Amino acid sequence: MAATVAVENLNPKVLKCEYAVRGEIVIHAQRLQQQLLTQPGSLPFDEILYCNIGNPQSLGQQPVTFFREVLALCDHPYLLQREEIKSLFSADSISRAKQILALIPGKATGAYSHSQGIKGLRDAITAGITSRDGFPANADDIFLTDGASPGVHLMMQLLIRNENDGILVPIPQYPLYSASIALHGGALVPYYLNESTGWGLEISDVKKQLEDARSKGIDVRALVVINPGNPTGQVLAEENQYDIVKFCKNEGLVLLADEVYQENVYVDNKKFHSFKKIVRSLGYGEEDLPLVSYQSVSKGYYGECGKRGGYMEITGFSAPVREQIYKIASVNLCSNITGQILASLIMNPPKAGDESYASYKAEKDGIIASLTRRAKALEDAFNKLEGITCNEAEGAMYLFPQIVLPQKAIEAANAANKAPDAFYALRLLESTGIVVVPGSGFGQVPGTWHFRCTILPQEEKIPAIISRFKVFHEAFMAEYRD
Ligand SMILES: Cc1ncc(COP(=O)(O)O)c(CN[C@@H]2CONC2=O)c1O
Repeated sequence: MAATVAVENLNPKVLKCEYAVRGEIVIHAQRLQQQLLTQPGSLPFDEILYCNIGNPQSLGQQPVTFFREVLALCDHPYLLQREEIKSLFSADSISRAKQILALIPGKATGAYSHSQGIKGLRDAITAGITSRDGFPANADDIFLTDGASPGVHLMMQLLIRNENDGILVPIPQYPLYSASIALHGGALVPYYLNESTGWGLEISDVKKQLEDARSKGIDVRALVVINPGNPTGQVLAEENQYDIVKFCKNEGLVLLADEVYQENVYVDNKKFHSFKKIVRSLGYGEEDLPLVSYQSVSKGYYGECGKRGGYMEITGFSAPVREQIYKIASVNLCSNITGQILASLIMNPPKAGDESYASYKAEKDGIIASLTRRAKALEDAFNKLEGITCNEAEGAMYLFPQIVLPQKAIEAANAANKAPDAFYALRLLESTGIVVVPGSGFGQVPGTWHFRCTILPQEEKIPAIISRFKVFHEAFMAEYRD
């Protein structure tokens, strides 16, 4: 009997789900990459430059030595018995590996752990949170996850009962949120970030969207904030964060604080403040506001996307609700142990006086300084191009320039049945090999067009990217000038 599975009879929530970061432009880029291999010289460029995804190590960024030394020793504890490791590993990575293994039952890094993750590693993470915020954290509030993504899905699964349950999401947003809300059958309630004020969040706008959704019978459950922002790169002003917390408390909303870029701040006039710190600074306790804070090993200066580590810190939920969260986490048994160890390391890196501190700090500062330079170089280059305006990347890993396209280009896009920014991104790819993500994949004010470009290609490649981009853009605008 022929297979009865067809697109027509799949879960409609899956069909509704979109994830542009690895969408049509990237799929086309992969086809062109294959063509470069099989037919060298057949395209007007000799390599594909993936500026679509925040994946630093795929573009040459080196992992932090201390973290990798500890992971290697934890993964093969036999090494710790060999004298020769003292000539290969730093004394503090050896001692840290021994400390971590002692926290793992039976030192078995191949065993399932507690559903929330290894208790000793959660203790280390809470020590790091306490040191970062100046307010205590509790290991029982930590759920270690395979990157932040599963933690986001878990909360959407917990909160969304049906299509009348809404989640307030910033527009532009990282499409994990729109995809997860669609997969769980909820309603995305948009609130627009203000591009003219550097992607600021106006509480009055959020309130208007909330009231509008409620007037349509939507039960708005939570508010998502991404700080620093993806794709927009803004770092929220501390005052704005106080307003957001008070708003969520007054409106009875769960605050979902996506803070995976907390170590990616490039400007001196902004500083990362966790929403946990803001909530506690307002004197709010466990009874006042349900808050979920997300962290990941994928970003920062570590960029360990493939290790799939991260956590969500849940506070302000009742014991019966926490039991439900624990139950859902238990269905997946546990997150991977390497990711758990790495999550504890990024929250407790070498300190002054440790043998590895100087080399660790040099690596960390070097990466952040380079990201800062790359962000500025690309931002300045985009702002010199006709019809393009680009806000400063205060943080995160992206630039999100707005492009004003000639009417003829918009008509050509419509004729090709593509969004204008997708049409532009496809032409950019076919002319230069540069892969960006159209703004329509993140959401934008209707009638405006953007694209997202990462700041991640290695520094020596940035001038070539800029010059290739400039040549393409000038030719494109000339071709379609009204
Ligand atoms: C804001 C935000 N939250 C969560 C995640 C999920 O990360 P992990 O599951 O790896 O922890 C990402 C990944 N950033 C995507 C991936 O690369 N480019 C992006 O825009 C992100 O940008």
